[in-house]
Amino acid sequence: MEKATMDNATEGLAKLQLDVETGEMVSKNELKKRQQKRAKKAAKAAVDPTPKPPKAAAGQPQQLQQVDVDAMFKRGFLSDVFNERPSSTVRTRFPPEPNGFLHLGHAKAICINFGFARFHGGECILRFDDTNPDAEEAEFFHAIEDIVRWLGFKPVQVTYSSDNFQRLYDLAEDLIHRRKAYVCHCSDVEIKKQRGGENGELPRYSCSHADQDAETNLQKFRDMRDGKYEPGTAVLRMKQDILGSGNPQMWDLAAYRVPKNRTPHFRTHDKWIIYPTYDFAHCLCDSIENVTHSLCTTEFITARESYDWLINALEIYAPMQREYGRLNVEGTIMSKRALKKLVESGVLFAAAESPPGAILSFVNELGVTTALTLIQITRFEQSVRRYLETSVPRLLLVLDPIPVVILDIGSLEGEELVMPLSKDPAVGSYKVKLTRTIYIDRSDFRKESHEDFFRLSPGSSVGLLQVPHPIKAISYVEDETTGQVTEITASLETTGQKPKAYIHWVPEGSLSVTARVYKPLFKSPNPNAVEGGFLADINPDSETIYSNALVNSGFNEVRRQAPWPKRKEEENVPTGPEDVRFQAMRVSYFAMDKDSTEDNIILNSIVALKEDVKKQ
Ligand SMILES: Nc1ncnc2c1ncn2[C@@H]1O[C@H](COP(=O)(O)OP(=O)(O)OP(=O)(O)O)[C@@H](O)[C@H]1O
Ligand SMILES: NC(=O)CC[C@H](N)C(=O)O
Repeated sequence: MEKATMDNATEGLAKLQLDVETGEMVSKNELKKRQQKRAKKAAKAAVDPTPKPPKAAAGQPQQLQQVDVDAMFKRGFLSDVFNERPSSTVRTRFPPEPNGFLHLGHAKAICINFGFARFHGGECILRFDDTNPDAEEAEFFHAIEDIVRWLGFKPVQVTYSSDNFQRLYDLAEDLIHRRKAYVCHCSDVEIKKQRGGENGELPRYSCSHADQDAETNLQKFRDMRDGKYEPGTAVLRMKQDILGSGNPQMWDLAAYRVPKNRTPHFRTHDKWIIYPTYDFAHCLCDSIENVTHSLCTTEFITARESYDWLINALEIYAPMQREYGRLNVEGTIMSKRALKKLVESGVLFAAAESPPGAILSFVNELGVTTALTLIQITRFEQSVRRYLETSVPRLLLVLDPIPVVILDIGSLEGEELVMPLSKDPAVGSYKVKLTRTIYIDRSDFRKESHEDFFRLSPGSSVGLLQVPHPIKAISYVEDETTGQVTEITASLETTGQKPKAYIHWVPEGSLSVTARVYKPLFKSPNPNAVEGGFLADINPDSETIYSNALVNSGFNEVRRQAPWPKRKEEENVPTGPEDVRFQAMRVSYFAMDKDSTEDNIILNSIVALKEDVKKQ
């Protein structure tokens, strides 16, 4: 019967395609017919018809474009950066401040820094830029390091700017000896005036402390270190070129300060009262750690001059800083601190479930230049969807099940059906037994039939994926108070035409799971611009929990064979429950939640099967 299963009455699952407008699985011919009909209708209705690209329909089998994850290092900006300073010992660093959770922008920075080193046979350091005890916390170290490893990169070393605090202090004294730094006691207002006022409209002038002799500066700097100055009363400034340079980064920047709050540093505790600034510490840490290419975003272009100035002034090893364009994704949050707030307020429950390989391909797809990349979150989702489409197996999962009793199932009861895991036969298959009671999704049944509804309703029939005959609804039972359908009875349609549409189903005895389906977290494309801040823009319906969802027994096979996707570039990635990923046909892509237990499997949706058409 296994072969006979695919008789004339139904189409094999592998041949069916998703109609994105109705969510039904239909034959290729049927889909074509529907699309032509819709195109005609649209052409008629449209005053200004915008032609759609003919292949726009998602759900069409798409070949996974094998993205060359090294493409961004082979040509363009990053290749130019290497050629400007070719090296057989490339050393880069990814230098996050440990003040929140990483986002897609950091994923780009990680891919660039770690990828650049890997591509050139070099190494990359993960450096926690922990020079501001007021803003930083130890809890983020692990979260940040995990993300780097999850993306498949191994830091050659994990360092902390604070490891170098003594070295940096000594270099500051050295700078004073070289008469290139002075201790200044001016107020912020005064310093601003020296720099030409609020808008730089006034003539700039030198600070009165700039001419202090080295001994005085040294004594004062040591007094700063020893706590003899109150916060805000003394700052070590670099003696750059406040009069001659047009670059504000050269206007005698601060090198060391006495922070207002005496927050103990989480690593050096109360050892230091003074802390180095970014402008002082970053380039020196790069130099101390023998970084060859210091890659950062374009906001730091003007800082390149002060970076080089300080290295030169101290006559130490000089790394090369170059700047690439930031990635901004609209419709999401791109700030570590804001993500921290979201997690604290309990709004952000699930970590991103997208596979790391999809993120790497996405960064590569966008490419790296010096220009800002501004995209919509939907573009990222599309990229993830494309990646998952051909790389994870397919199963049948019913979110909101209603039982359907097939009255005349007869000898088909207990029939073993072969369910392919993928369109690609090489991926394999699993078996399920057809039962007299099966479950379909509530949304696939209507109490009244309608000419545009091709799923189940009294008197009309529908195909069940991979079942030899369609079923026709005979009657249904509803709850008297709620009107909700509680059971449907149906019969097999053993003669007659192939059904117009196919729906998913699961047999009796399927695994009960909790499925969490996510929609966009924010209502607007720019949550930060909303009155009241991004927290006011949260979509209250962004999570729907189906606690009685049913998934068929193929899930066990998918779990056994995890990780999905199986990809080369993810070889270094540790595997966990979230590597159990699959496409629930007609529903969504899912990954298993790490909090799942044997008694309570939790599934989180990764991305919908298609873009939300209503959003356009
Ligand atoms: N949106 C982005 N696109 C590309 N690179 C980014 C982006 N955001 C941060 N980076 C880079 O990641 C590295 C570490 O970032 P750092 O922790 O200092 O981030 P940040 O700019 O303070 O981020 P946030 O504002 O989210 O806290 C830096 O080199 C930074 O340039
Ligand atoms: N040069 C850089 O990459 C900057 C990193 C640094 N942590 C920052 O504050 O943004």
